[in-house]
Amino acid sequence: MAGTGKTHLREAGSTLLRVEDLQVEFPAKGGRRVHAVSGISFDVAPAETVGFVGESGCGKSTVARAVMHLPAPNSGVVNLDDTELGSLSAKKLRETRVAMQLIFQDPMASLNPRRKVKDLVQEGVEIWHRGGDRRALEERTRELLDDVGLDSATVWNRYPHELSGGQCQRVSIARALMMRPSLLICDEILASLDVSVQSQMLNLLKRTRAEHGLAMMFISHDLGVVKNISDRILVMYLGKVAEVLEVEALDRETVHHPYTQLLLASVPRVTGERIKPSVAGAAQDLPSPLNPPSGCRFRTRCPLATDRCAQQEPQLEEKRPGQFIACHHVS
Ligand SMILES: Nc1ncnc2c1ncn2[C@@H]1O[C@H](COP(=O)(O)OP(=O)(O)OP(=O)(O)O)[C@@H](O)[C@H]1O
Repeated sequence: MAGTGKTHLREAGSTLLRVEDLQVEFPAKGGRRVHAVSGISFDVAPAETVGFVGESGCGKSTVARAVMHLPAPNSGVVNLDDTELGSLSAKKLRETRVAMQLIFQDPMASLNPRRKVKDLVQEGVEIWHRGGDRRALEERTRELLDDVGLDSATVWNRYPHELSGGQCQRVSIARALMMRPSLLICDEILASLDVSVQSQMLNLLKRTRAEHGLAMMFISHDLGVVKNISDRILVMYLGKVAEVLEVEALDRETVHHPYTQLLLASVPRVTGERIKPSVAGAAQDLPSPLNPPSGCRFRTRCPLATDRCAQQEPQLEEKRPGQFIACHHVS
């Protein structure tokens, strides 16, 4: 099936977050530029979870930070709930950003080691809503700690170093929920946890998003994990989107982008391990984002690559309903 001419972006009014043509570059030695994110567009509907998957260095965390304007992208539009972040004053941006809460991979590093759990969970609210009702704040803190599976009475006065990695990650989630966000951005938040704790956290996230009506961007290098929690998935390769698909498409006998095939072939595997090159010709490392390949960025590792792939960049086209693939060779 040739492209239908439809894009993978949905109608503007139906989405919570709409990101268009996001570009992020970093300065590098000798006046060169790292092309970390090169023209990525996507949207997230209210209460939808969109997974972002791709190997280390493909730009997932950069997308997360650019969405939050931490810092602002080099170019592109980030529109949250009909507000374009790029048009806001610094003060208004800080206020608007509260609706998006970002949770990082390393919970120990992202929690202030000198603050007790109760203070860590409350501090965001204290900054934004000074002079609020102290008792109500404490009650909500206890409620959220219990909600994320911690015994609030036990952890109340503990410091991060007195908790396990999984418990710290639960504190990070409670802390984010305290701000009543509409979008939770989870950046590799399971990567440092044991496999058994990972599955508890996935269940917690699913329950939490249902109870709080949250939309989520869920970022991971592990397609198995992303598949478990997402409604739709963006497969990223070297700063670009290779494929967008509804999660059910992963269980159908269907053709994917060759890079998605590579990811599928490497599931399941030990978390944190580098992707095993299971597609012929894919055994090389990710090319440098300082000097990405011309045309299709995946061509240097792709078993299907031809001259056309070097000359012409493939665009995301709807190959099957709800499945958009950027590849000259997938029909
Ligand atoms: N502040 C920075 N300065 C220079 N280069 C950067 C910076 N941040 C990220 N990069 C580069 O941008 C590219 C994308 O990095 P990013 O961290 O977004 O990838 P990722 O997919 O999230 O990988 P990981 O899972 O390892 O974090 C990488 O080549 C990285 O080295």
